Amino acid sequence: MSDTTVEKHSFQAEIQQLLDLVVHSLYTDKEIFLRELISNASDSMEKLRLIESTEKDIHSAGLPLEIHITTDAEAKTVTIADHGIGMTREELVKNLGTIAHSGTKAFLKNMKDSGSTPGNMIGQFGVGFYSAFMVADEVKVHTRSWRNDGEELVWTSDGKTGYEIEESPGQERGVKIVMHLKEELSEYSEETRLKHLIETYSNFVGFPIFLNGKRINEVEALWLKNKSEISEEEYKAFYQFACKAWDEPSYRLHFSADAPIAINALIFVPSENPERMGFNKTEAGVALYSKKVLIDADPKGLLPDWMRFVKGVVDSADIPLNISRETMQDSALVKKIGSVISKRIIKMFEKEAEADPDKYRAFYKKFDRYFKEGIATDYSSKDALAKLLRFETSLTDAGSVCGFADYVGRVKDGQESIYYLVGGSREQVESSPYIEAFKARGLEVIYFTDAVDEYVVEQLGEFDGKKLVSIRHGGVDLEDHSAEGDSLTEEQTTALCDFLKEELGDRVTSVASGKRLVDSPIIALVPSDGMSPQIRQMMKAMDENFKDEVKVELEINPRHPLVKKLSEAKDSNPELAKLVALQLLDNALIAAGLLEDARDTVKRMNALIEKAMG
Ligand SMILES: Nc1ncnc2c1ncn2[C@@H]1O[C@H](COP(=O)(O)OP(=O)(O)OP(=O)(O)O)[C@@H](O)[C@H]1O
Repeated sequence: MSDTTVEKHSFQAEIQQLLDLVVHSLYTDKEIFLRELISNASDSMEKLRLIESTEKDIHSAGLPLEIHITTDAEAKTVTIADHGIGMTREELVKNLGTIAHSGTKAFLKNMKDSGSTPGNMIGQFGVGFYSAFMVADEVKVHTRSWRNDGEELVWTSDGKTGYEIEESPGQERGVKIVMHLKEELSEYSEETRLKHLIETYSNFVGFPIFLNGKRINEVEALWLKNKSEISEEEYKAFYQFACKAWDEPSYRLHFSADAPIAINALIFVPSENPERMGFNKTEAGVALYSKKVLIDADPKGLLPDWMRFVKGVVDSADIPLNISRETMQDSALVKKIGSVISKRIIKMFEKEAEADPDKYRAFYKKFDRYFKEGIATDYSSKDALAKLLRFETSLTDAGSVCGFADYVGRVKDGQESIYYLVGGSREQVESSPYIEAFKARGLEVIYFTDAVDEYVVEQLGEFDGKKLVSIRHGGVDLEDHSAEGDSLTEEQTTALCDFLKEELGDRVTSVASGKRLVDSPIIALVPSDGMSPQIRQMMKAMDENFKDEVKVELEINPRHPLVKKLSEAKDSNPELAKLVALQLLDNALIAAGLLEDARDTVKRMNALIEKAMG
């Protein structure tokens, strides 16, 4: 190809859309373009270091791994150069002309749907390079790949419709980005302004940064330093830079261990949860290093999937540099490191929750689903995670929460089960007839009100040796409770139960006198192997042909006036008694959230009213 050949390309439609957003609406904070470009330069040199450990054949292998930024106030340009891996012609087209990141697509969609997003979230979604167009009306990317057959090229664009690629004779390995600043933003060609920006955003980048020939940053791997030598500001700055985060970290774990494996880890827990804000599934955020060399920025097999919200760095000198991304997932060593770290992280949550329950509670509100996902998917952490769950109970005030450990600490002597009830809200759960007997006996009941709770509790099964028992289900053994008021005799009760069974037929599996009721005449229990209303609804949502007749166990309250009257009426006015029996069942089903078709109920109700009015 001759020197004069110019290849013209148009941007992919999505890139144009993205550029439009980046330039016109996204950032109020234009200055972060520098951080984004420094970050790319640093990523590229980290990749080179890794390639160096396996490849002999690297173009200009001896070039120093440094970032050089130069300003020219007269020409109104800023230039940032690195000696990283550079790009081939194909890579230029692919990396700077199309959107590869699924995260970026999600980001765009979310922007469109919601019309806004926190401005500084952009770095998270891999649109970093395009931020150059916030400050520049022309960007040139000169580059030479590390591959020996690479070309010396320059990519040029005004950030509007497309770009051109032509040759750039003499370009060294790496990337040199020249930005011609927009008229009104010439301030970014002032050295003092840039110096301040580098110090603010990029001070601990792992490579030396020079500004107009003068060294600016201190190179340090923060995770290898002593805790006592690191300030809160440094931690925060590291989190935001290295983890491409835009919020404040809510918790932090910085530790090192020598045996059985050498590990230095610096882990952060964010304070905002993008998944909850409608973004796609977060990608693993803990990078794996070996002696300061980045092995993998988002290793899949290191931590369990549910821990994807934590971010940071794990460095282990025991990991061989030439481990490939493919074999890493199966590596016993990586698994072992992951297991040590995930245990430490869970332990950290436990300690933090104890130290500052209010803070933990606020955090939990946003991140609880990860813990619940962990219980359902990560068998080895299930029990440890159970300690992190929080919920309201019949003994907590509305709005206050506690954990299983608090519950177990309060149980009465001899109570072998942990009782819970699933429902849509505290109010709904509290007004249900299931609660009565437990309240009367002073037994604490946990209220699970998140849609996924039922599934999670089923996975859990028990806590601290105590079985988790749904009080909606039959088969819960309660001790006798001396209830107030006259009761039907045993004989009368049996006769009434038989009558009800006869009248209600297949709709009930059994009718018995129960110990559960205090104020209600009758209650419908889901058989111990039956489906709760929540699961039933879920099944229906998933399968429109789902049919499964509701069958319940009925318990009657032999002290309730209505039940006593029914016992009389079955002999004196059987016709009315039959109607009442059917209606009582429907009432119980309504209270249980299990009535599926109310047409007969309404007709019968009307007939009963008519009778009552004579
Ligand atoms: N200095 C550079 N050296 C080599 N390749 C680069 C450089 N800058 C950008 N690239 C390439 O261009 C791609 C796009 O860069 P961009 O900043 O838009 O996203 P990203 O860096 O991949 O995403 P993120 O910002 O989330 O890390 C990069 O993935 C990389 O392949």
